This record gives sequence, C-alpha cells and structure tokens, in this order.
Amino acid sequence: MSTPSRLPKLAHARRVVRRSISIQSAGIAKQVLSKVQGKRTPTSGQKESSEANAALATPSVRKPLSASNHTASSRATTSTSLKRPLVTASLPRGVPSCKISRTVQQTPASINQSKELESKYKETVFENDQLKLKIASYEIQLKTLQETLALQTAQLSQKNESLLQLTTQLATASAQATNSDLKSKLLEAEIETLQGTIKSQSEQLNAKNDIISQLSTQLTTVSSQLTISESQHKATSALYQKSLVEIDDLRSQNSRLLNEAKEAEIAHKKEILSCNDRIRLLLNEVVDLRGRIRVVVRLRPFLPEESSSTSVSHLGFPDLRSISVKANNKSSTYQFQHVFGCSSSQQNVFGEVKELVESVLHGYNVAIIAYGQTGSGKTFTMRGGEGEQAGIIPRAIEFMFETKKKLTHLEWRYDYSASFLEVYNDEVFDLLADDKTKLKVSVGSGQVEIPCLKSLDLSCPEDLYELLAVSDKNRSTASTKMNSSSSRSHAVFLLKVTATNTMTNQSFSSLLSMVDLAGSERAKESEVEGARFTEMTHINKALSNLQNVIRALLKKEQHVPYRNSKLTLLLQECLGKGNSKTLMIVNLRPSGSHIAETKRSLEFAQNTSKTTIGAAVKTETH
Ligand SMILES: Nc1ncnc2c1ncn2[C@@H]1O[C@H](COP(=O)(O)OP(=O)(O)OP(=O)(O)O)[C@@H](O)[C@H]1O
Repeated sequence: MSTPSRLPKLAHARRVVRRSISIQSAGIAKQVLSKVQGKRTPTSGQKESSEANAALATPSVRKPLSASNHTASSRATTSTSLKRPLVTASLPRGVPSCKISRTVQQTPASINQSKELESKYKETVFENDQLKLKIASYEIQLKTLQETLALQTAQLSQKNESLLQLTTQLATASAQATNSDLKSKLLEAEIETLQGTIKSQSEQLNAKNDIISQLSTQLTTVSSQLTISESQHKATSALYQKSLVEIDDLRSQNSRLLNEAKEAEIAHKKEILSCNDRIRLLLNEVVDLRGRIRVVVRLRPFLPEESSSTSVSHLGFPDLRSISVKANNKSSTYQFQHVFGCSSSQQNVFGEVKELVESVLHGYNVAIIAYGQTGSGKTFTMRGGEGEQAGIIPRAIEFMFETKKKLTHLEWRYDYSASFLEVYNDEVFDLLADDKTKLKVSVGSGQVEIPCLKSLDLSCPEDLYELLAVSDKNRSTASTKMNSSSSRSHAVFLLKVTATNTMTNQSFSSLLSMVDLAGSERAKESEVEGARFTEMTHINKALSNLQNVIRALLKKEQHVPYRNSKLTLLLQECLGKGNSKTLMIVNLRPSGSHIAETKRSLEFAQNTSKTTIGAAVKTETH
C-alpha cells in the first residue's frame, strides 16, 4: 500500500514547487518592474502603483504572491517612508517625478533632497543588481526545480502506471472475488441440498435405529428361546445317542432276522418249487390220463345268412362228451373229451385248452389243431374276433403272460418268441416275411429246423396283434361256394417258450403249435376246379397224411410217416414225439345239408383218440 502514502507526499511536493515558482515569478516581476522604473525613474507613488499594477496584471501569481508581495511592498513602503517624504499625494497621477524636479527651483533643501534621492537611487541600483543576482540565482533554482519537477513528473507517471496496474490487479482481484462469490453461492446451494439429504438420511437412520431396537428386542427374545432350545437339544441329543445305540442293536437284530427270513424264504420257495414240480408232474399225469392226443368237438351256431335252415334235429347231445348224428335213419353217437354246443363261448373252449397251455409252461410241447370242413369255424376258434370273441391264440398268449408274472416270485423267468407260417400246396411260407418265398424245412438231431423263418420276441400280449395284422395280409384265402373267405392253406402259429429258474438253475424250452387247418371238403360239394381244385387236392392229401401219422402213433408203429407232407413234418415235435400232447378241436357246421361232411369229421376225430384213456368211444344205435 505504498501508493496512497506516496500520494499526499506528491501533492505536498507539487504545492511546494508551485509556491516557489510563484515566489520566483513575483521576484522576477519585481526585477522587471525595477528595470522599467530604472529606465523611466518612476516616483515612489508611481513605483508603488506599478508594483500594484504588475501584481494586478499577473493574476496567476496574484494570490500566492499577496503575502510575500505585501511583505516586500510594505518593506519597500516602510523603507521609502523612512528615507523620503511622501510627495505623491501632491502630484497629479501620471506626471513623472523628474519633470517635477526640473520645474522645481534648485534650493539647498532640494539639493539635499536630490542628493538624498541620488543616494537612494544608487541604493536602489545596488538593490536592483542584488535583485538581478537573485533573479539569476532564482532562474538557476527554477531550472533545477523544473528538472526536478520533470523528474518527479516522470516518476509520478511511472507511479501512475504502477497505480494503473495496481488498479487493473484490483479489478482482476475484484472479478475473482465476484467469481468466488458465485462459487460460494453455489457451494451454499450445494450445502443446502446436502443438508436436506442429511436430514432425510437422518430420518431414515432414525427409522432404522427403531427397527434395530425392535430387532434387538426380538434377538433378546430369540436368544432366550435359543438358550431353552439348546438345553432341550442337549437333552434330545442324549436321548438321540441312546436311541442310536438302540437302533444299532435293532439293525443288527434286523439284519439277523432278515437273513433268517431270506433263508426261510429260500427254503419256502424251494418247498413251493418242489410242490410246483410235483403239481406239474401230477398235472402232466392228469393230462396224460385224459389222453396225449385228445379230441373235442365244437358245433358252431347258425350264421344270420343261414337262418332259413336253423334245424339241428339231425344232431343229438346225450351228454357233455357225446354227440349223435342221424343219417339215413341210422344214428351214430361219438364220445370225445368234450362236446361244445352252439352256445359255447370262446372262453368255454379255452377253459378246456388252458391246462395244455399250462403244460407248455411246464416244459411240454403241445399242438392245438383246429380241424373241420370249410366254414365250420376253425379260424374263429383259433383266432376269433375282438374282446370276448378272442380265440385260442390270443387267449393262450394272455394266459402265458399272466402265468409268467405269477411265477416271477418263484424266480422263474419266461421268454416268448413267435413265428407264423402257412403250408400252401405242400410248400412252407413265412407269414411274417415281407416277400412270399418258400422256406426249407429240415429235421436235424430230432428237432425241426426252418432256417429263414422269422421269429419275433413278445414282450407283452399286445405285441401279438401287430404280428397277426402282418400275417393276415399274407394268408392265402379265396372265396369258395362253401365259404366266402375260405382259408386255402394250413396256418401254423409257433410259440417258443424259454424258461430259467435263477434259484434252482433249472431251465427248459418248449413249443406250442396252434394250427388252423385248411377246410376239409369234397371237390364235388365245393364245386371247385382249376387252381382251387389243386389247392383242395393238396389240402386233403395233407389232412389224410395227418390222419396216417396219428394212426401210426396210435398203433405205436416204429415208423411214423411225418415226412409224407410238410404239415406233419413241421408238427412232429408237438405231434406224438417225446412227452408232447395234442388237442384236436373238430369244428362242425350245424346245417343238415352238411351232414355227410360232419360225419366224416367225427369219424376222423374218433380215429385220432381211439386208444387213449378217456378217448372217444364209438357207439352205434339203429
Ligand atoms: N362259434 C361261432 N360263433 C359265431 N360265429 C362263428 C362261430 N364259428 C364260426 N363262425 C362264423 O362262421 C364263419 C366261418 O367261420 P370260419 O371262417 O372260422 O370257418 P373256417 O373253418 O375257418 O373256414 P375255412 O376252412 O374255409 O377257412 C365266419 O363268419 C365265422 O365268424
């Protein structure tokens, strides 16, 4: 802050300079006046008046000079008034004193006065010279002062510049201060916002604190509960440990009991199995007692289209095992294992067959053969329709799967696989194959072998229907006078059974053949010719050969002519060989118009079962 302190000094310097200039100027003016007076020799009144005029003619120096001038003037006046008398009052204004002196008469007084004036003049000249010297000295001083003034002016302008710079800096500083003000206002606003935030957060904090205090209370409650629970837990743990020991004891007891139970179960199963085996043997004996080749008869009902001739007066049913035929006033009665009348259901028929199917599950080979003239119901009996109309084949399969399930607990495992073939014109064809190619049949080591025959595993009863759907498409049928959809071939369904017992390591395989023979009819009655006649010839030849085989078996002949036809060759394993059992179902038409063929069928059936126990006995009455 040097500037403000310097400013008064500077003003003071200026005043000093101005005063000195005024004084000097006043001095100079005096000198000039004196020179002029010196030339004109003014009177004191004129001199005073000139001084006054000069003082008045110089307005710039009038005022500052007034004091000093007054002093000088009064000094001059005083000196004048002391040294000479005042005559100016008697002189008119503007009249020079010299002129007065010339006009005045020179007297001694005036000479003295003149001498006095002369000495005064000399004094005045001297004073004038003194003044000139003073003026010269003042001029030098003035010059010095001017130089000083110039120097000080330059310094002053420098200082002014500095002052300006300082002013600029001051302005900058003040702008910065304004900026700072703005910033501070912003900060204030920010602070205000922050204060608001702090306030809301404080409120939240308070709310949270409330929650915390509530939680603390809860925690205290829970802690006390926990303490109680811990003590309970300790008590429970002790109980648990005790229980664990008891459980271990029980476990060991349990495993011991389990082992005992297992052993008992095995023993029990073994006992059941041996019982089962005994039952099987007994069953087999019963089956054998009924005859290894058994025959049942089934009379089908009249069909809707046969309603005009519904009389069965030519047939008689003395009991469940007998049937009588009246022809040409001659009545013949035939006895069989069973005779099923028109009203017998598919289930009734299967009831007779079931024990043989069971024999297959016991390891015996079985053949179930449907025999009869065309249209007598062979296919219906073997295949049947849907639901209650289902025939022997689907029912046998169903029964086998049921039995398989039942025997699982005795550790028996059964696997079934099926083939379906037909013998047409003494050639064998696979009914499950895509193309109809002849199959070769050979017998090696007592077993029938058909190399390319398809065999499908049955995992459930439903698999059978897929198989039958395929075979139905391939079966050889034709429309004849006797049957609109007559089977022109012998259809043979083969079911191979493989059984193993994991407990006893027993295993066996057996075969169930279910045969739907082609219709046995006379050429004359069927009125067939050409290809149909050839078919019929082959059909009858095969049936006749079947009869021959059965006869040979009945007579226990050494040679059984199985090889005489493909049908008997195929069926030999189930037909008479080993422990095989055969059931023949002889189907009859109810109409009296087929009485001759009915009699022939009954004759054929009688011959097949003649020598077995319980076999049909032919009795004739007249
Ligand atoms: N027990 C029965 N109950 C009702 N209808 C039957 C019965 N037996 C057979 N039929 C019907 O009689 C007709 C002929 O039967 P099926 O075709 O089974 O004779 P088939 O002996 O097989 O003849 P073919 O030897 O010519 O093939 C069919 O329409 C069949 O539905």
